[in-house]
Amino acid sequence: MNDKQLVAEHAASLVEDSMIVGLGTGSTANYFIEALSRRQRDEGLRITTVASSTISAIKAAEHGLPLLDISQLGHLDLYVDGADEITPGLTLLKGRGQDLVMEKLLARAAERFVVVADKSKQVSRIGEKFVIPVEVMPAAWKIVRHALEKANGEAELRLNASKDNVAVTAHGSYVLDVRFPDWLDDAELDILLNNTPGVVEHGVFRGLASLVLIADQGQVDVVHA
Ligand SMILES: O=C[C@H](O)[C@H](O)[C@H](O)COP(=O)(O)O
Repeated sequence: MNDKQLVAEHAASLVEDSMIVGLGTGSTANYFIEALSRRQRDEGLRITTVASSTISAIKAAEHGLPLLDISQLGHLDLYVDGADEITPGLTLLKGRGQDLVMEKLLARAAERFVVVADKSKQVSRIGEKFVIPVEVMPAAWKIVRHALEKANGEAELRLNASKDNVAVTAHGSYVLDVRFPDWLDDAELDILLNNTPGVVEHGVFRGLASLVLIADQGQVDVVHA
């Protein structure tokens, strides 16, 4: 069992009968879907799930998990997802996979948000390893870029995989990949991005994680917020 599988198994063990469980997106979240499905099959665990992306919904359906559409839900008991970066204060960077609108909605709506990751995701500050994805209204992308540049950001419009068109997210947004100077901390970045008109959502997840499970060489470190 690799480290991502290990934290996914640990997260699946936190699920209780009758819970409404949010399914994240990415390789670690995929292991969680598999682990949850095994518990459903082997222990008769009764759960309802909601997916953060089309790809997670497909995976959940393939594994026989009962799925609801987000529009049918007012709250979740538990949301489990991976992250691209995790700071010592448990702020996360997410959204590499262009589903961050739904990911943040589910993380916010859940009673508990459990983050599953291996040690490679630990950083000292947000933006250390990755650019910060900022979903923007298509018509506003230049206005948002200008606003972020005035705040010392360097923003680049994301292109699709074949680089022949603009990348469009699941919610019809464009994405600006933004680098900020390292003296801007995650609280300042969160406030800036929350308060820039034209920004639909961004990849800084601050104050949302309840529990972070970090695996390192077969051991799981449990960090409470
Ligand atoms: O949009 C992508 C999500 O934020 C993922 O949770 C994140 O990229 C981590 O992915 P993985 O579990 O594959 O490392």
